[in-house]
Amino acid sequence: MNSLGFLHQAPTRRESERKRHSTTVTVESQTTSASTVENRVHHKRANLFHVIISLDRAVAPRVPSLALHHYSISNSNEIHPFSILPLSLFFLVQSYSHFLCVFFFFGTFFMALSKISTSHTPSQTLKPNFYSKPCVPLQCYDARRSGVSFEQHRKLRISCSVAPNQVQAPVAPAVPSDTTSNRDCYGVFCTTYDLKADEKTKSWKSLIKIAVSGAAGMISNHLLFKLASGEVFGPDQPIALQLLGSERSLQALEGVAMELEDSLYPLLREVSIGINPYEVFQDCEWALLIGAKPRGPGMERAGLLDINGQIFAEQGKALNAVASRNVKVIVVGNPCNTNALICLKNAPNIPAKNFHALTRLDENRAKCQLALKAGVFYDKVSNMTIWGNHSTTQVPDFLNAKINGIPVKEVIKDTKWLETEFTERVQKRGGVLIQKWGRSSAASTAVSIVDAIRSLVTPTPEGDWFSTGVYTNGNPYGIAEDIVFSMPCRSKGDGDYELAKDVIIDDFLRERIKKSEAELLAEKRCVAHLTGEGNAFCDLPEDTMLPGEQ
Ligand SMILES: NC(=O)C1=CN([C@@H]2O[C@H](COP(=O)(O)OP(=O)(O)OC[C@H]3O[C@@H](n4cnc5c(N)ncnc54)[C@H](OP(=O)(O)O)[C@@H]3O)[C@@H](O)[C@H]2O)C=CC1
Ligand SMILES: O=C([O-])CC(=O)C(=O)O
Repeated sequence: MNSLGFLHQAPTRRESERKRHSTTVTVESQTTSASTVENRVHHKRANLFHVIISLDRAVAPRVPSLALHHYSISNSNEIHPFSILPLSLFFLVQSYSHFLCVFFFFGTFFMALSKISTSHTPSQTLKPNFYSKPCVPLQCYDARRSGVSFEQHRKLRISCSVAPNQVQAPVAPAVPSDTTSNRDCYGVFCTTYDLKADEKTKSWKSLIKIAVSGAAGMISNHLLFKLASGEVFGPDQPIALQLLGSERSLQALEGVAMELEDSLYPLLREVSIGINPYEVFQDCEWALLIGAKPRGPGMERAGLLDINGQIFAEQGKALNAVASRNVKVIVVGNPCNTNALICLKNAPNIPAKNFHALTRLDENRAKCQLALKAGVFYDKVSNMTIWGNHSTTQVPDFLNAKINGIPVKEVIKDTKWLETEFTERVQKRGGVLIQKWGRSSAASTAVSIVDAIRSLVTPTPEGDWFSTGVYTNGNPYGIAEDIVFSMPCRSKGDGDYELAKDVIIDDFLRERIKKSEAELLAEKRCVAHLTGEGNAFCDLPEDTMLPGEQ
């Protein structure tokens, strides 16, 4: 991701937005539903301005300077009415229409008086809340809907591909009665076609909302198209994609949304983009949290934990506030286990069991290595557990894994290979890939996210299980409580899971599991300030690394 590119484009974007705001500010003044006394005062004045602007539009062709005046009025909340008094005097002298100009003169005069009469109060300066900020109508609409603080909404930027000149000026954005409204949407998804009527003609399930963070990143670039195609949730499951980006990636996100549009997926019913998690996570039933800062050269792991932890603490709070009460959360952004822990701790109203850290990629890598060694196809490998952290301490479990239903150790007799080469290959696969490819695994990660979701929405085959990082409370394996640890799970296909039984743990496996557990407990101490457990204390093991770090 070339963040420099985004920075470079930012001023151009701001410039175009400034111009767009200047054309719509009259609409804002009219539609502002000010609740405070001072806002009401301002609101009245804004209406008077509107009358005057309408009047002087009528004569503007004859007085070119008026065009300038429109611009300054529309760009400021604080133009003093006296500033246009000379102009109205000018009309009084010049104009052919006495009625018009007398009206114009007195309108201006009374406005000036109203300004004086209120000038002693602080109400003259509108606080820079969301409503007073220049915004396109869609933004105003979105802020009203979710009922979160103005401060949060100042960051909001849901975009729509309707060009500014297509936005019909004074349209008061109505407060929707129905949250399935598709107005906060992108491109063709902004059209007003009757989605519900359309869906009645199809034997589809009801629409589900899927939020994806880091949506302009590499993993998402593969994942989103898989989600939209129906291969994840099924061919009868329409979906809405709610994509979270940042100031940095907003323009790229628009590009992603355009590509989704152009793909004409029938099951993709809505796409919305934004940079405010409180907006983007609204009512989502799945949250795929991919966006995270990569660990740069010289950055301590503790620093990475802190920076990314803050992202996941905020996103946990947002999920807690606005997501579906039974949202399933899959944390991909690294360090994913501890990020998932931070996220769930900040979302106390969502069951801790609903949070996952993605270790499915590690499971797939392990299956691949075992299949290659045994000379069988991948699908013959089952019961593959990854224990622990998504890091180089993870434990690919060859004790419980099976090939063609037979324990791996009976098929691959080379125990030394299993204990050393196999284990290390899986632990460090991400790093080797980065060395060759120059970037971290994106396509295979996207595939593994698909696998992880499908494992939760389809029943697990009899006798098999899958790996996912989940909350350890109540686990039967003796793993420390209150961390997110990868363990073997089974699902009935309802989105929920149970920990697998019939798992053997020998001394070798136990010792490895303990090492990964110790690492996660140290990570947890290091983010105590983000989980509400007091002061952080970082004593991370020296060799703690992500799979991609070497
Ligand atoms: N668990 C697993 O198995 C795997 C996990 N990963 C992890 O997934 C994550 C995403 O990988 P990938 O898509 O390849 O990465 P990219 O760099 O392509 O995209 C990641 C996104 O993260 C966001 N981001 C970057 N820096 C910051 C920051 N400082 N603050 C907030 N957000 C930021 C950016 O989105 P925006 O600007 O919109 O915020 C960016 O688009 C990484 O953390 C990676 O380590 C990768 C492979 C496997
Ligand atoms: O370290 C990274 O960013 C990549 C990663 O997690 C992996 O490949 O497993």
